[in-house]
Amino acid sequence: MADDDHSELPTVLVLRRCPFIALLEPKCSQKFNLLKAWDSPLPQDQFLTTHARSVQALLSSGNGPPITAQILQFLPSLKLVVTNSTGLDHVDLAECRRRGIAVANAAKVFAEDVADTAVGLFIDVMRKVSASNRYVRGGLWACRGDYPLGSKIGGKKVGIVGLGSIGLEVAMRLEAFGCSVSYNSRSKKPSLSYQFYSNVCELAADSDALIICCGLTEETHHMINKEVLSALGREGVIVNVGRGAIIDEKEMVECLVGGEIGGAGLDVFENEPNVPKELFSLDNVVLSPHQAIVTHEAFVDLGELVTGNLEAFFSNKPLLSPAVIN
Ligand SMILES: O=CC(=O)O
Repeated sequence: MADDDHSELPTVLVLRRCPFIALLEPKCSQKFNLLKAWDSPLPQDQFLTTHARSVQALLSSGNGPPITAQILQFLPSLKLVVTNSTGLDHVDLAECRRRGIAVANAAKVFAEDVADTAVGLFIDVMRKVSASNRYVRGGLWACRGDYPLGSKIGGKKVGIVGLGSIGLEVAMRLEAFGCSVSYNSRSKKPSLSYQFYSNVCELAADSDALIICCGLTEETHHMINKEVLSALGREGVIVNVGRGAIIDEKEMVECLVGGEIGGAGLDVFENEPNVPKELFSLDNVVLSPHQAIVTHEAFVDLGELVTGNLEAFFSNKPLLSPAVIN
């Protein structure tokens, strides 16, 4: 077989080239024949009808096109969706279950890096790191010298929303900074000593900061609403490394502009890559382009996990990181 002839390799469909897929491509294309929808001049529906009817495995991306029931309809032979994200909100899981399509995700590969970013955003907002950077670069130090006070990290009460693998890593880091940690999640974790709040509004009322680490589901969509933001209060800081739509973004922007909450560190947004323009001029807001997962090391591990899942599937072995089992 010639070096570039991949026709003997198992076929894996990829719908759109996006930066995260591009990072995985060199590793995956050594082992699989990647059927790239973007390489075809045909519109996607026609491409799927023409080329993808026999496809059994699909590689999807958290920031790529959603895997809807409509897309799945074009893929009658599909048996596996592997996504390069931990979040699964872009995959119609109910339809996958109905069709007996297994789903594998990035599991814990990004947990430490996302937690680092969450704590970094929290410290940045509290200690005004990005704002200081702008202040110095803007020449204001020499001409004004009136830099405002920041807030101490140690001793702060931090509420973590979603104590899964990311939330736990955040909690461990914050403990080392001397913060007191509480949490809200679907259920109390009896093995942990952090205080549990079944009501996210009560958690917000009793916290100096909320760090959102949960996944986006029907239950968590706009869970952080006006009531929760008001409970967090004028000094309260919100950090989001989960998904944008967990917070009612319009309400959050109004609260930030109106000084009803103290600040925000945001890696995710409701309508990425669009970020509400009102946030650009606020020094108490730190913005990040959904990059919490993007480290060289995590993508090396992700490459292993994605190819491992696909290899397991094609050799009838158990998936390495099943999120839905068929
Ligand atoms: O946002 C990134 C992920 O879900 O892994």
